[in-house]
Amino acid sequence: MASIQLTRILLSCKLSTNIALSSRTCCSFRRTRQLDFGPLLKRNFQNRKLTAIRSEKSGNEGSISSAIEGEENSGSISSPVKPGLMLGIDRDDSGSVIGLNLIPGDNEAIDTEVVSTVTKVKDEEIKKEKIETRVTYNIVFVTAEAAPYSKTGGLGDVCGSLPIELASRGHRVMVVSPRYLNGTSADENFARVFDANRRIKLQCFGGEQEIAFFHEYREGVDWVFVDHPSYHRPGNPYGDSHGAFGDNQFRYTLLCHAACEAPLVLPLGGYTYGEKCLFLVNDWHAGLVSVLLAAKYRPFGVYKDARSILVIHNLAHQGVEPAATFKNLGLPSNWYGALEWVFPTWARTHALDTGEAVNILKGAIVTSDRILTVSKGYAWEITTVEGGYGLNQLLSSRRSVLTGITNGIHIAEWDPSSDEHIAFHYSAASLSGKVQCKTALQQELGFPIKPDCPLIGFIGRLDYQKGIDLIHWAIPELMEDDVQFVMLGSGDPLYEDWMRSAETTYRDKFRGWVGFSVPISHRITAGCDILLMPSRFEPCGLNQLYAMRYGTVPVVHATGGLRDTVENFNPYAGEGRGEGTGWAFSPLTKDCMLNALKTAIRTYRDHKSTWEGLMRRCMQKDFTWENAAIQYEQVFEWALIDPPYIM
Ligand SMILES: Nc1ncnc2c1ncn2[C@@H]1O[C@H](COP(=O)(O)OP(=O)(O)O[C@H]2O[C@H](CO)[C@@H](O)[C@H](O)[C@H]2O)[C@@H](O)[C@H]1O
Repeated sequence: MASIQLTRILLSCKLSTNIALSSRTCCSFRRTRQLDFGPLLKRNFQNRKLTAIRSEKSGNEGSISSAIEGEENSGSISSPVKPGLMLGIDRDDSGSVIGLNLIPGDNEAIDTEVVSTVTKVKDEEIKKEKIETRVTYNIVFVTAEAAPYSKTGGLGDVCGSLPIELASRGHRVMVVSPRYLNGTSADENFARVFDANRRIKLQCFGGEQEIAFFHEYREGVDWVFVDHPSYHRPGNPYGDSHGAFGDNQFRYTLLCHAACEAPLVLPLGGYTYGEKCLFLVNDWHAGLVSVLLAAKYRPFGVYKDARSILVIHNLAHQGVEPAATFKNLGLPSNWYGALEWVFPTWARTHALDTGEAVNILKGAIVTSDRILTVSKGYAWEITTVEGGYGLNQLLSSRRSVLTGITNGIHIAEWDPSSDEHIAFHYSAASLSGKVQCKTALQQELGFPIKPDCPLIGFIGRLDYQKGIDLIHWAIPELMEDDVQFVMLGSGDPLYEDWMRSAETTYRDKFRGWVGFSVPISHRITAGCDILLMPSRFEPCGLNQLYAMRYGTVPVVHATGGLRDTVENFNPYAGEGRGEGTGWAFSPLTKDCMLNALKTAIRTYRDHKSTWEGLMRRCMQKDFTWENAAIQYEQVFEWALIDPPYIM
């Protein structure tokens, strides 16, 4: 509790510090990095903060914000304040003060509710200020997938919804992605996308490659699709039942070259985006964009005002191919070093293997102007040996431009009170529809209809990352209990087969839905009581955010974005009302996961009102994109303050 209070105080101090300064110096909130906090520190800021909170508690008429902001006002508060303790000062990379680490002098005076009220007031002021002072940009997302056109996982979700949020905030936003056609009903997703009548020739892979642009303007965003025969084939964007496509380097090299040309050649809505763009380069598939800007365009005076921001959704995939393929990428030969990658001796396949390769993600890390990843926790993890996948030293060397921003969710698409995929609707105020969703799901899955039986779900790619092996090993023990378990996923054929066979073994208790289905994923999210995510690593994770919005309590491995977003349940906090939104277990072992699951199950069974508290707290969490978009805008501003990358 004490640490929670401390954090909140720190947060609200940061906010109020920013406000106080911006109102005096006319600097915007998003420029805190450049502000000089020295004079502020000389004043007894801490005392003013505590005084403000106390004045609110004691029913003082003066407004909280004015008491904090105006030094003069602090004198008007009569109640004596026992001074607290300043433990330290938070500084950013440039040495500027960004927060004060305070311990309140009088615990009673620091009521969390009051503190959060103060924070809320400050938040609203920031929002107002943001609207007044906002700078808008031309933003170009480059991505291998964007929902609803294409989606295999979280990348599609993010690139399908963050652009819309940024557009709604006044930015001009284009998303460039391939026009995949696989001969199934999924092709319908492109039904409203039309030929933009612009064909261009790209220089790569030993010749000229002709591509066409397709376009749809929807929800304020220019959705631009690169068309080429290599994007038309059965399977998902990256592969089929035989594995990953062998020509993915070619397919995503085309995407990157085309994305660099799109702002220059496409007169969308009558005029082009032009050279002053911010490229959001998502994962390795788009990584070549940063390298092309630095190597192919800037040396010739093009895109000098543009910046590229690499967004890492998953460091495990880096786009590594043999060194000999470098010549195919359409880069000047003296840029080999930017992509050069040498495997350690132990990873080489034979005595003559020199381990030389090109690594596109590495090239993007070297040449991008800033680097973002999708949670603060993961931003740190990728700079460690354990989480850096060989790129930790390089990422550490770029720590000053590395930021973690937790993903948001598409709250209209994932809304239990209006979700088109679920049969019954509900909200935090009226939960009765949830149990109806549960029994509907039990019926759909062919389970015995038991409203009180804990129903546990898993949704995700069947991949090493997601910790499926742990579930596999834990299922026999878990199935001894009176529970039901449903898994939805596709990927590793080994686990697909196991899911099918487990269905036969545990006929009334286990369902393994092999495949990819958005409607089913919504119904599982709504119908389950518990969502399990034992991910080995998780840059952010979206399913736990969706689950919380649907009152489905997450049990997760405490890693990356899961640790950042799931607050461990503490039944004793809040005078017995409890605190937290789920269970975050560690270390990642079968027993530890089972313990957390069993505690969750016991709580569900034996402490109904506690469980309801958990559900409501989950549902009240704010994971809107707006929060994230404000932080993205801060990074955009930083990116444009610094000069672009030049070799
Ligand atoms: N079989 C299936 N049927 C239907 N829907 C399915 C499905 N399998 C997965 N999904 C959906 O795909 C999305 C998966 O998102 P995640 O963020 O959990 O994982 P992913 O690892 O793909 O994303 C990576 O990028 C995202 C975005 O930044 C990060 O959150 C994450 O940590 C990182 O690994 C969810 O919307 C989920 O419902």
